[in-house]
Amino acid sequence: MTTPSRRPADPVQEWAAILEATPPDVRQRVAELVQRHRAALAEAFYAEMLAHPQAHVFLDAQVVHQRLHASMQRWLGELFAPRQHDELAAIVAHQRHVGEVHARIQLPMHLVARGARFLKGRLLTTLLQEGADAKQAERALLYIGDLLDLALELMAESYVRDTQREARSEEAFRLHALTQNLQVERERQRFLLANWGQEVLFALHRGGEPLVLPTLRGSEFGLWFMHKGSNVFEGAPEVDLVLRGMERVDGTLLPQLAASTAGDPAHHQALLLQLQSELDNLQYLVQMLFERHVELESGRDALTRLLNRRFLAPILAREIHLAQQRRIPFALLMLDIDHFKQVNDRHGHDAGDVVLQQTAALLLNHVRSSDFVFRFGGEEFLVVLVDVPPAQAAAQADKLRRRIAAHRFDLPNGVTLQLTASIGVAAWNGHPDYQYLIQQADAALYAAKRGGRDRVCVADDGPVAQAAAPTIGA
Ligand SMILES: Nc1nc2c(ncn2[C@@H]2O[C@H](COP(=O)(O)OP(=O)(O)OP(=O)(O)O)[C@@H](O)[C@H]2O)c(=O)[nH]1
Repeated sequence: MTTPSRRPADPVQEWAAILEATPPDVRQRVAELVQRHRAALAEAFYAEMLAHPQAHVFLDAQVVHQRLHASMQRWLGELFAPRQHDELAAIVAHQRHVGEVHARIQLPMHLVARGARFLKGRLLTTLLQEGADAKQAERALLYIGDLLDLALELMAESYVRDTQREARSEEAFRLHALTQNLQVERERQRFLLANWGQEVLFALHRGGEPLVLPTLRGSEFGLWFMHKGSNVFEGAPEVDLVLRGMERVDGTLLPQLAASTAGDPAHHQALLLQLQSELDNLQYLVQMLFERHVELESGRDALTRLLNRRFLAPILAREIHLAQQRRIPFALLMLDIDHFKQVNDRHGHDAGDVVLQQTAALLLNHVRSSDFVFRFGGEEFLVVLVDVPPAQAAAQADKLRRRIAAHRFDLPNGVTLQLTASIGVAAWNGHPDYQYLIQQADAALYAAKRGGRDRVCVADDGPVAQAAAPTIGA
């Protein structure tokens, strides 16, 4: 490789080092070559990818033709175009963004690596065909290899980070479905924790040689916390505190207690009090965890009880998977209450909250139980209509709009209000990235607002190539 052996850690510096290590005429030649052949390279790249049985699942010939082809050409052009140092940070950020897109569409990383390998080979062949001498071809190949490898490294970095995050969300979703009622779970775990405390006391009382005390980690509570609780509440500061508390109890306190039974009774008593205090502390932490996270972490919005954004990614990824595999269409509706700010301003924040709650109830009552209703944020709602053809999605959106317009919102101050909502509709159109579909629905909502509100607009499924993130192999 042309990069120095002691590589700087900053990818911008690494990018710059690759450029500096390559003679300008070689860079220029590669830039021109890529510019001239990028359409053919993209063509060959996707022909190769579509022939691959695994890639086939992620790529649809029509989507490739309509969108990805242009994205790939742009990406290639940008990668090898002559660059100033101050442009490199943006290029690095862009490669990371591509990795995030790959993670969202769950494109396996080995396919991306395969795509890059294919491109390297193609570029070398083209270079030789164009009459580059062996020495020049060697320099150019090193340069191409280094840049593609670095781009791939950056993509892989964000891919892994995002995939892990999504996997955690999916797992939490699964646990959510498993545990269902966190209130009940909370009582159960508090009971199990207290129960373990009793078991320790019984074991101390029973005695025995050697004295074996049940560990907290091996208790039913401990097992639940390690395998489920810490996952469900991931990110909360209490999780670490509980884990450290468990370690203290099992690692230090229990052995001290076991050793103290035959020793100084006052010392033994002090250790028992310490155990009680650790237990109280753990009970408190568990209570806090459930209280603080019962709403958010269970995936429900506290005010409306609708789904919050937490499960948006796994739910949309699953719908896209179903649409790709079984051709089951779905659509997104982005709904926003019109002039909602005025409700807050004229009738108070509590009245605004009530309007949001009543809107949520209206939506839930007028979609099928298989559809998903999210509070997307503020006064914006996102509805996922499953198994629905595009025309029906727009009709369904209009039905919801009419329901809201006909509703009388009863406010806490006794006032009855009539309100309207605007809705943007985006039917799934083959794009593997759900963020793209959300953007489409959002743009349609914006059009509905601009068009005068109290209306439904359907996303204009025009050329997506400009909007979509350039992806390699996706
Ligand atoms: N009561 C209440 N208000 C909220 C909540 N979340 C966001 N808001 C308010 O929602 C309002 C949104 O106002 P804007 O984005 O200006 O939109 P709008 O007044 O609905 O106007 P258009 O969308 O353009 O029709 C802001 O005043 C927010 O403070 C909430 O949970 N409760």
